[in-house]
Amino acid sequence: MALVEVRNVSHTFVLHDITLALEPATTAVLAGRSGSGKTTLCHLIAGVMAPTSGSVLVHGRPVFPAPAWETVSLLPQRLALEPSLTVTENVMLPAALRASVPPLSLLDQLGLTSIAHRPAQDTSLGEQQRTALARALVLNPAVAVLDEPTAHQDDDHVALVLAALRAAVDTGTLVIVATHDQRVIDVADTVVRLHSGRLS
Ligand SMILES: Nc1ncnc2c1ncn2[C@@H]1O[C@H](COP(=O)(O)OP(=O)(O)OP(=O)(O)O)[C@@H](O)[C@H]1O
Repeated sequence: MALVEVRNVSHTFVLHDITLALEPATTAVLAGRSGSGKTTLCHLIAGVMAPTSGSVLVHGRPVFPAPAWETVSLLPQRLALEPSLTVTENVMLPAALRASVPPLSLLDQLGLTSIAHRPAQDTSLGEQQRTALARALVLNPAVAVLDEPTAHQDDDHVALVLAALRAAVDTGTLVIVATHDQRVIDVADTVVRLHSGRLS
């Protein structure tokens, strides 16, 4: 049984009869032009929405409503950070352990160490995106669903993001990335192409 199974999924007028099976410890890219349905598919795989028809299973069980962060985490396109909390506190929100600290290696890996104690609202958009990525990876989830994780990064920081994704895959995480960034597509194990809400 695959870790993530998308079976004959359709959603409103956006997605049409999508079927996929994705394995642990791999990187899968959802590629496609703007408006092709990548974000919608991310939300269905993360279990924050239910499909209109068909099913999305993780570990063989329906993923909606969203399971624990250790099972499926999400980096949403709009980040959804808590602006007044520090970078560290945002990263630790899934663990509800604000007094604790995230693994230094994760902050270091994503170039966040020097701003760890600054409120997220006083950091750059690229830094906020890497904070939201660290939050998605902090509990070492079975599945991490990442919507455009390199959208606000320069080349050097894309390299940091890709290294963090590789490290997560090495620990067994299935990393699912919605992107049209060729630098991410080039390192994927699986590339799923969407065109007008259909697999192409
Ligand atoms: N709530 C909604 N109601 C109706 N249509 C929607 C809704 N949300 C998204 N859409 C439409 O569904 C299509 C797919 O949107 P989606 O955000 O999934 O695309 P995307 O591939 O992630 O695009 P982008 O790369 O620009 O983020 C678009 O045409 C969008 O306008």
